[in-house]
Amino acid sequence: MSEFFEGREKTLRVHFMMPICRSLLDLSKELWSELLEQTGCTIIGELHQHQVTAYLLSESSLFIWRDHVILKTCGTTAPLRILPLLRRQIDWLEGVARFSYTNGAFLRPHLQPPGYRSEEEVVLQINNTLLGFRKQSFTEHLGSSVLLPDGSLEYIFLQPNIKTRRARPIVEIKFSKLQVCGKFFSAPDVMAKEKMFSDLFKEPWRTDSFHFAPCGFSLNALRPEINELYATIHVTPEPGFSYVSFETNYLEELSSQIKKMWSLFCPEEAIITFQFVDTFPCDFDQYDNDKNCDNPESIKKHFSELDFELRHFKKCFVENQKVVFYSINLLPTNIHK
Ligand SMILES: C[S@@+](CC[C@H](N)C(=O)[O-])C[C@H]1O[C@@H](n2cnc3c(N)ncnc32)[C@H](O)[C@@H]1O
Repeated sequence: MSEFFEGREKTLRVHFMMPICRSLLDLSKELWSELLEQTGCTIIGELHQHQVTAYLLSESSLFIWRDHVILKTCGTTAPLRILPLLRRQIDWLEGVARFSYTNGAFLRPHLQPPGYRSEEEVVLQINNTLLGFRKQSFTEHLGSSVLLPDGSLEYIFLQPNIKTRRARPIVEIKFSKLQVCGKFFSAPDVMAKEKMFSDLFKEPWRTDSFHFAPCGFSLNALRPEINELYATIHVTPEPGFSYVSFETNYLEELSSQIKKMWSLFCPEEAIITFQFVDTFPCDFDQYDNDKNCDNPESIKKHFSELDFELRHFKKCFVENQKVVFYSINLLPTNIHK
């Protein structure tokens, strides 16, 4: 078997408080490279639009908007290190308005760096990280963690009394135990591999992708018509620890994308998670005619053509604020219909 690689990610999402005249997009690629190096990643690709930059990393992705970032890293990286470094480098960052961090359900947690191996270590690290910011009083919010059905832990911290922009719902799809790993290894048919993925992101999506040797694939995608929209996909195809993650805030094509991904990867296990942070219930209205987000049946309706069976449904409020998760395990047998 190939040397073990931890595909399951750590994901950091941070909305900063900062003067309106400032933008994280003005920070140079060199600075981001320096900061990322400390977390264990290098930049291997980039995609720019007017209000968003997407860096493809040796270990996953970094998306940057004016006042927020999403950093998704896999392997044995240490993404939380980026926050105190940013704090030190950029004197106009006033604080953190909204912070969430997911520690993946690692297959081999003991291989992770210190601070990422257990719930206790992660909570301690987040606490130290956030206390580095001025005007913060997050301490009382520690412990707002959500255990997702795949075993990953999501920590959410919202700064009380700070209004942040409403965000679109985020969807994450995680596939594991892929039944068709071979076709994702290096092979002469790179064009065929490119096509597999380009079918997932037709125009107007703009994409930036990378094939690792001898295997592994990463892709970032942006849509020019709305700067907020993004998608990212990462593939670890090695048998024994195969894993695919897909994340987007563009739900309009989701059922067809899930279908295509299913036929590409044939996973034995799949989980889909919807994250609504300060979107509940307004932004969901466009996806839900009867405006009933509390009901798993109403979520299922949006993906009715997939005909999946709901095995698990979890809705959580964090600190009585507007954070809602829906986690759904998909059953492979039904999706092939
Ligand atoms: C594409 S990356 C991203 C993994 C991702 N988090 C996922 O969802 O699977 C990991 C894959 O690339 C492969 N790979 C090859 N060279 C690599 C490198 N220098 N850094 C990271 N991954 C590499 C790994 O073995 C693995 O199959």
